[in-house]
Amino acid sequence: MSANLDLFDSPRELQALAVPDADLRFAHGFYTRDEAATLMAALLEETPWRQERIRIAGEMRWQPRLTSWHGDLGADYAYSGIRLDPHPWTPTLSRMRRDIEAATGHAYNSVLLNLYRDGNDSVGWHADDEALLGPTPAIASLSLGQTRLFRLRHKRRLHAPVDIQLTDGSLLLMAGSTQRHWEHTVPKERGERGPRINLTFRLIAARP
Ligand SMILES: O=C(O)CCC(=O)C(=O)O
Ligand SMILES: [Fe+2]
Repeated sequence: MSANLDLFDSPRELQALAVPDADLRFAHGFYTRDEAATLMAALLEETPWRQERIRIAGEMRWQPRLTSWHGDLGADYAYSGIRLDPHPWTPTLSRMRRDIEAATGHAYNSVLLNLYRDGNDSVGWHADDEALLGPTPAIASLSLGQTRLFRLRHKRRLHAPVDIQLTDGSLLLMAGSTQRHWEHTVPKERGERGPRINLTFRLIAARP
């Protein structure tokens, strides 16, 4: 899907992807290679990475990636049966939030970091459709390091899967009804794969 997009004139600009029942925008070079390398090194070093145990189909398993949850106080979040209390914003994460809020026109009060150590790390099929995100959440997904495949599939309609290569420094905005109609995954990949960090910036509603 993304392979032949002719975006190379304005790598920082978000460009709409023509996918039905979704609002997807992609900038393949939101950060330059140098900026991305600096951010990746800082995040690898500064983040309190953890491997969580989650319940999948009734069984407790180790998540196949490392995570860290950061956010404003009060932005607490439950995810696949894990309750996550957010760590505070670091200067690195605050700077990224500012950049991404300015580019996307949405506000975020939390960010989930995922570290895919190699091709064996992955995230299974899901939609980010928790009630606390509201019916039409804007989720901004920033990728650093190893390019990995991000695959979307429609929940109901017969539609070919949509594949996007999430390159180093790229930004994918998922908004509108995307989470209502589509699921996504980052599958395991064979062969030599280096580390990748993905950050999804989200706006969590206050608990009533
Ligand atoms: O790593 C990615 O690109 C996606 C991560 C994801 O879907 C999530 O954290 O909800
Ligand atoms: Fe997700």
